Amino acid sequence: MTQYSRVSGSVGLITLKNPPVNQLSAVVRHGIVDTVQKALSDPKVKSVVICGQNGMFCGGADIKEFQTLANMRGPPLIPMIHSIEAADKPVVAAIEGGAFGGGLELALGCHYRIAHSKAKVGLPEVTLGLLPAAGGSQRLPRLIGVPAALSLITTGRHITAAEALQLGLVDQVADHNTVDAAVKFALSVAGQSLDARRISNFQCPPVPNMDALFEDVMQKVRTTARGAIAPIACVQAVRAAATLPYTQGMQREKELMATLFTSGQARALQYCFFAQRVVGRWSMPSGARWDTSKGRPIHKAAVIGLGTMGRGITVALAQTGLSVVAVETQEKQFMEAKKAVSNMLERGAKRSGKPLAHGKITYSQSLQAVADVDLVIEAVFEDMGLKKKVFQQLSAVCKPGTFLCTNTSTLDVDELASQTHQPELVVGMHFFAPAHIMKLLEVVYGPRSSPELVAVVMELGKKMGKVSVAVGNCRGFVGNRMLKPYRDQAYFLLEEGATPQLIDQALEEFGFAMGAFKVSDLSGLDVGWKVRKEEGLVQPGGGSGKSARIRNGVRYSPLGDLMCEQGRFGQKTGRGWYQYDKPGSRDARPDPWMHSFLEEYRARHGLVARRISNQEVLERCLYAMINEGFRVLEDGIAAGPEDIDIIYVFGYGWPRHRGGPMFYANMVGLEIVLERLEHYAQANPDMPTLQPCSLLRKLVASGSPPVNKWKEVIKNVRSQL
Ligand SMILES: CC/C=C\CC(=O)SCCNC(=O)CCNC(=O)[C@H](O)C(C)(C)COP(=O)(O)OP(=O)(O)OC[C@H]1O[C@@H](n2cnc3c(N)ncnc32)[C@H](O)[C@@H]1OP(=O)(O)O
Repeated sequence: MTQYSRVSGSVGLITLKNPPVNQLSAVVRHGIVDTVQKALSDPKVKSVVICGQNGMFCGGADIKEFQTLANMRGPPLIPMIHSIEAADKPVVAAIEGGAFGGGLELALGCHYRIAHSKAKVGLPEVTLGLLPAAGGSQRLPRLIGVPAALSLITTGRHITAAEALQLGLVDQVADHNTVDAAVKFALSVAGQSLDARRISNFQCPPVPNMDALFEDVMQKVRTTARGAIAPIACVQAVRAAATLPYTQGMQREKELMATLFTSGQARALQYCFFAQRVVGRWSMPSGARWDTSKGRPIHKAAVIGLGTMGRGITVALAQTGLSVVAVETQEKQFMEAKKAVSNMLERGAKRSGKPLAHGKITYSQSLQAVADVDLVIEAVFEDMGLKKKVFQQLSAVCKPGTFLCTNTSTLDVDELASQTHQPELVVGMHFFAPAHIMKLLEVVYGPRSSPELVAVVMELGKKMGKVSVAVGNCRGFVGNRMLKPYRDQAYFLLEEGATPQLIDQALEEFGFAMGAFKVSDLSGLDVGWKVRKEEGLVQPGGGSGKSARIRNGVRYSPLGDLMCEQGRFGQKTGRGWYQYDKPGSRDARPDPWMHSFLEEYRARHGLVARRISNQEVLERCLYAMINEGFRVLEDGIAAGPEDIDIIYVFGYGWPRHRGGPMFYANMVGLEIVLERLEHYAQANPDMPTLQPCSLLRKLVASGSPPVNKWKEVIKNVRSQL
C-alpha cells in the first residue's frame, strides 16, 4: 500500500499504492507514518519525495471509510500531516494526475509541491458535505490568501496545475516525469532551512475590509447553498484561519467538522458520489450490461429539427469534436438556428477557453443530407404523428446500421422504432433544456433496442459531459413519469386552499431551485395544455358539475387549463401562476388576480379553503413522487434507486444534499412514508397515485433495509410479477 525506496543516493521515495486513486485508507496512512519515520531516521536520506502510483498522487480520504465509523481505524490524518511538516528534512510532493481533499492536505503538509502540467488539484470536501478538516481549511488561506482559498474551499472546484502555480499553491510545474523532477528538486533543497516552508507558521496575507468580505461571501454561499450546511461551515473555518492563531484555527476546524461528519447531508452527498458512478454500470432487463456490451465509434452525427432542443444538442455534439449535420426544413427557423448555434458555440468557447467548434457543423434543409451519418438525433416538435413521419424517412434515407435516436420527453420510443426497418437501432436520448448545459441524459431503451446501441449512446453522453442514465420505455420515462403525481398534488393543494407562493416556498425551503409553479411558468403552461388536449382531458371552461374535477375515474384539476384559456402561459406572456414585469421577464411576483381566480374556482366547485401547512405540501408532493418512484422500480423501468436519484439531482433540481427522492425516503423512514401515504390515500380515495405501491409495502415488511440493499427486495418483487 505504501512503498519505500532510496533513490539518487539520498532521496527517500514514498509511493502511495492504493488503487483506484491512492485514497488514504487506514493501511495507507499506516504506511505513510512508517515510511516517513524510516526516511527521517535514515542518516543517508537528506530529503524525501512523496508520490502516487499509476499517474495519480492521491484522491483524498477513503470515502468508503466514512460510511461506518467502525472503519475509521488507523493513524489519523492530522498528526500524520503535522509530523511531515515538522520534519527536519525537506519533503516534496510530486503531484501527477491529481491531489484532492486529504491528498492535497497531505501535499500542503509537505515543504514543496511539484505538479505535472496536466494535474489538477482541489479541496472537494464540500461536495461530500464536509470541509477540509485535515488542516486544509487552515493551511490553504495561509498559502494562497483568503479570497482564493474561499473560492476553492466553498465550491470544491478542481483547478489546473497552471492555475495552482499562479496562485502559489504549487512551486513548480513539470511537463515530463514529475517524480524525476521532484527528486531533482529534493536533491537541490537538501540541507536548506525549512522555517519558511511550514505553512502552519504563516500568517494569512492581510485582506482589506475582511468583515465585509466574509459577510459578502457568506451571503452568496447561503443563497447558492439552498439549505446545504457544509458551504457555510467552510466559510466559518476559513474565517478562523484568517482571524485566529493556527492551533486555535485547527480547533475550530475540528469543531465544525464534528457538526458535519455524521450529518444526514454528508450521508446524502456521499451517496450521490457513489450513485453517480453506479449508474455508469448500466444493465438491461435482458441481462445485457455495460461490461459485456461493446459500442462502436461514431464519427459523424446528425440532428433533425433546430428548435431550442435541437440547437442545444447540435452544440453539445460539436463540442465533443464530432462532425455534425444539422437539419431544419423550415426556412425561417433554419436561418435563426444557424445564428443561434454560432452564438452558443462562441459563448461556450469563451467560457471553457477551448477552440471554437464551428467548422464541424454542416447545415442543411434536406433530410437527404444525413445519408452517410453514423447516428441521428431527432429533435422535432413533440408530436407523435410528425415524429413517426421523420422516422419513416430516416429509415429510408440513412445507410444501413445507422443509429436512430429520438429526443422525445414522453412519447413511446417503441412506437417510433416500429416505423423503421431496424427497430433494434432505435433508442430515446432525452436531453434537458438547455441541452448543451444541463448534465442529465436519460437513455431510453425499448425491448428491442440493441445493447450495442445503448453502449454507444451512453459513451456519447459521457463525451458530451453528461451524466447518462439508462432507463426503460414508458410514458414520461423515469423523470417526467415521477413528476406528474408531484405536479398533480401541487394543483390539488391549490384547490384545497394553498397559493402558488405557499407551495413554492415550501419546496424551495426544502432545497429545490424553484417550486412547482415557478417551473411551470418558466417552461410554459401551454406545453402541458397541448398534451392534455391531445389526450382528450381538456374541457371548455374546465367542465362543469361534479365531473369537472374527474377524468377517467380519477381526480383531475382543470386549473392549468383555465389559466391557459386566459392566455396565462407563464413567463413568455408575462402572466402565469405569478405576474412578471413584461413578457420574458424572470422576476416572479405574486399576482392578486390569482387570489380572486382561486376563490371563484373554489366557490364554483363547492370547495372550502383550509390552511395548508408546509409539511402537508412536502408530504403530498414528495411522497406522491416517491411512491411513483417505487412503481418505476417495480416495473423495471429503472435498474435501482440510484438511477432515479441521479436523474432527479441532475435533471430536476432536487437538492443534492438530500440525496434524491429514493434516498430521501430512506432517510425519512420507509414506514413513515408508507403511513403518511396511507393517511392521504384514505382522505382522497380518488387519487390513486397516493395509494402506497406494493414494493414500498414489501420493503417496509422486510424491515426497511437501507437503500443500497433494496435491489434484493426489488428482484423478488419483479420475479413474482
Ligand atoms: C478528515 C477528512 C479529511 C479529508 C477528507 C477527504 O479527503 S474527502 C475525499 C475528497 N476527495 C474527493 O472528493 C475526490 C473524489 N474522487 C474524485 O473526484 C474522482 O474520483 C477523481 C479522483 C477526480 C478521479 O476521477 P475519475 O473520473 O478518473 O475516476 P472515478 O471518479 O470514476 O473514480 C474511480 C474509482 O475510484 C473511486 N474513488 C474515487 N475517489 C475515491 C475516494 N476518495 N475514496 C474512495 N473511492 C474513491 C470511485 O468510486 C471509483 O470507483 P468505482 O468502483 O468505479 O465506483
